[in-house]
Amino acid sequence: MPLAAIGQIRSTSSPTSNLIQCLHLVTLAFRASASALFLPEASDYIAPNATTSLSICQPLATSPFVQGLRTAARTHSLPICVGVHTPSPTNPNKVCNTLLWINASGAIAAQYDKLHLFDVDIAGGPVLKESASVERGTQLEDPLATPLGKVGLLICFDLRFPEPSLALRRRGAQILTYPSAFTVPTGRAHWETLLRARAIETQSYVIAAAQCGYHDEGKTRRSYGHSMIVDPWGKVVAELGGVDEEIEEGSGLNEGEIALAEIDLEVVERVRREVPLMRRTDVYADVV
Ligand SMILES: O=C(O)CNC(=O)[C@H](CS)NC(=O)CCC(=O)C(=O)O
Repeated sequence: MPLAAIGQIRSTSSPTSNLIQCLHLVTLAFRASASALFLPEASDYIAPNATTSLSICQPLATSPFVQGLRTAARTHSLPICVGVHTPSPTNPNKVCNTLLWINASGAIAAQYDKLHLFDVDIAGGPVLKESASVERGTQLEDPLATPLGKVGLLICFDLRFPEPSLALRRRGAQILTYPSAFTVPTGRAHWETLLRARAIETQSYVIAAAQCGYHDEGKTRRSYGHSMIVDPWGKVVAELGGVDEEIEEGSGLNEGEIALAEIDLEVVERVRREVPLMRRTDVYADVV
């Protein structure tokens, strides 16, 4: 049975040190005989503001972060799914929030740009305007064949929208991935519930690698952690630690660690067979 690995990191604005964190996880996943490693959204960097993000962002072909992971994937013959930033093809003042599938030969086999941007202003909570630096993607990518099964690519805040997950399921996905950097308050309130809901309603595995901890020395931006893998029945089958009320920063966060779960496509088929979800598209609109 193939194993999926999720890796948890704490990216800063230094792609060099973030690459070191990621390469460590590649080694762990390789030693554990994983068939693929899933890394969080924005693994290459988390910048303190839009100007800095734009100045750090590099094209795929010249990004040492991306080239470093491509080499590691090839050397270990290990596919890597990783969130990065890429220059926007349409707007010179914006980047795209991009998810890459790097295959076991080190080639970029698929690329998805985040569709939904996180612009929120929560009273007493985070104020974030992703659209200040990021240009929205314009399309879903067809699920891609991998050693684990057919993987549908989505990112973080996309998790709040059931439609793209159902659309990818319709197109054949058996696994959905949501690399993330959830905020702590929204993570506590919604993270596990949303991941399990997407797994249950699409009857697919959900694989979600997450950023965890403070991203800057000023401690202004912090991510929730709790990377997890959920099976098609909604059961959490792998989980890493996170920022919980009772845990002090620096302990129990599983930063720089991986967790593993078997991906059993027979479970996908069985759940879909046992609980057929026959839609009433004669009554409400179908997803496309
Ligand atoms: O800033 C970067 O470079 C990486 N991007 C992110 O961290 C994004 C946009 S700020 N974060 C989210 O989408 C969190 C969603 C979330 O927390 C929720 O839906 O509750």
